[in-house]
Amino acid sequence: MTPSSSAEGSHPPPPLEEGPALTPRTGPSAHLPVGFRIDGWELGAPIGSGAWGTVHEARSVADDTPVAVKVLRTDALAPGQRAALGELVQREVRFSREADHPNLVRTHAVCTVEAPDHPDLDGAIALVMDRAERSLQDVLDATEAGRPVPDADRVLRSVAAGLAHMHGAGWVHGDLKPANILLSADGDVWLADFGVAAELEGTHAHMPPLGTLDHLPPEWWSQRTDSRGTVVRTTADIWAFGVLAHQVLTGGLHPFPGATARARSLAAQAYARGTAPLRLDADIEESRRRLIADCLSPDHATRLQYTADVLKARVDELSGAPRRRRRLVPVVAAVLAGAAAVTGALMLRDDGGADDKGGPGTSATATGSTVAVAAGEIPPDSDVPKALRPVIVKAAHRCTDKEITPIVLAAMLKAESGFDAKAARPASEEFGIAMWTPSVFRAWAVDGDGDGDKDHMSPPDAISTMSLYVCWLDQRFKEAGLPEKDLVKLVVAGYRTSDRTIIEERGVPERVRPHVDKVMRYLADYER
Ligand SMILES: Nc1ncnc2c1ncn2[C@@H]1O[C@H](COP(=O)(O)OP(=O)(O)OP(=O)(O)O)[C@@H](O)[C@H]1O
Repeated sequence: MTPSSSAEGSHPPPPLEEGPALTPRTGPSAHLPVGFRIDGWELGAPIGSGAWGTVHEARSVADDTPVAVKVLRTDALAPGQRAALGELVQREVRFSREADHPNLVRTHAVCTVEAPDHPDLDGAIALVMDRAERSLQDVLDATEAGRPVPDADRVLRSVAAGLAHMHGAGWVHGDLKPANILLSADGDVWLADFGVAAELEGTHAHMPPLGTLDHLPPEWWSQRTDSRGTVVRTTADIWAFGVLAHQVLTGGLHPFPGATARARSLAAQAYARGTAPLRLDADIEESRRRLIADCLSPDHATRLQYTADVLKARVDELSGAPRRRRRLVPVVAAVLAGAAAVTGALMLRDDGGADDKGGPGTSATATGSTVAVAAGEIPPDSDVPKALRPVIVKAAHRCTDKEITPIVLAAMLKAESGFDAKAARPASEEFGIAMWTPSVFRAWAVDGDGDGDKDHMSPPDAISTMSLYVCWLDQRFKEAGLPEKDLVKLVVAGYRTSDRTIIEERGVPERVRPHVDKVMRYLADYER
């Protein structure tokens, strides 16, 4: 195949440290004394300190309402940092005014501290907020590793609801993580820390290059950074939600391996490039694992379909609503006794309503005299060589777009090379099982067999690369608004031509129609 690919140039943003990149040069945190008054609020004991200041317990002098007051020091800041802090506070205040939701912490007032006896804190900014009892990070710290936090589904539902409200109101949170989820004494769950939150301008927003490595999406590293900050989209929050959901369901375990945040971030980037698999904790129940895997779709375009509203509905369904039963395509195994009696019967699998794509290990279910194969999986009696099946299945499952299934890849490979690893068409420079043109292969290459080499003649490398490429084509065509019902045909045609050709022609070009028809016939055979 000889597609032309378009690669956008980009400037990677500056590297982040393990914590926030823009860290003020404050000295040891100085506290205002218990009983100190800031406008109508009286401070109690400090609760804790973050990079920007200290949070105190406090109450309203007028009616004793408990609140928390975050005192942000400005004295030790360099001028640039002072401006950045001012911007963070303004964002926080603007956001609090515009968004009001039971799952977002409220900021009641912003005051300036007047404390001539405490020069360190004189002129500091004080944010008066609803008071929480602890953060989700505190809960995770107290939970045994591997176990879900108490009331995990409700916590996730609340976070998704708060996020859906933010996104609906046109804001991106930008720093979603357990330390920024607060739990009140009454069991309320609030998203907090809107200092980084940014207002959307169309599909994306600009925000300072803050954020925490453990929850940043892989595309963050290739986003442009300019004077307005780094581009972020709502899909960055969806990625962070995926990481957070994994942590909530496993007592804090991160979905990517590594002893440090930087190592975990590199592992996430390797996964996004297609060079490492996504390995979620095996103890997480299947439908929740799928939810997390969807949030952790490797790129922003794929993640777009999983809006916070969709996530909230899915968590609702997982935790409360009766579980839907879903139909599977039946394959009647002729070798099994009584096959004729069950021909045409539908097998049902209860999968909690997740999408149609089975994860690894869900490809076939055998009960009694019927073997059921999930839609899109390779039927056991097909002509797909047995040795290739796990390779094809693994490659297809790396793409979270539902059009790219094992049988689509199998039908394409059959039409390209008849599953012949040594196939060659030297005249058009196409070689191997997936008929890659070596120069094109190099631009997309995946090391499918993990031998450290990316070789278009190696079936695992060629097939994994094919899956990555057709997944990208599928996303390109969705973005271009091509008809959903034609996506498989368009992807097959795109593999023989290029993304640009298909988008310009908005359909299958005549010259590749016979090839596309052939693939669709093979596909129909596998679907039968
Ligand atoms: N509204 C609140 N009610 C009760 N505790 C709070 C509230 N806001 C923050 N805290 C707690 O105060 C401590 C400091 O919070 P802060 O937001 O300053 O820093 P952080 O989130 O820990 O770190 P950073 O913002 O630097 O990333 C944390 O333990 C946090 O859970």
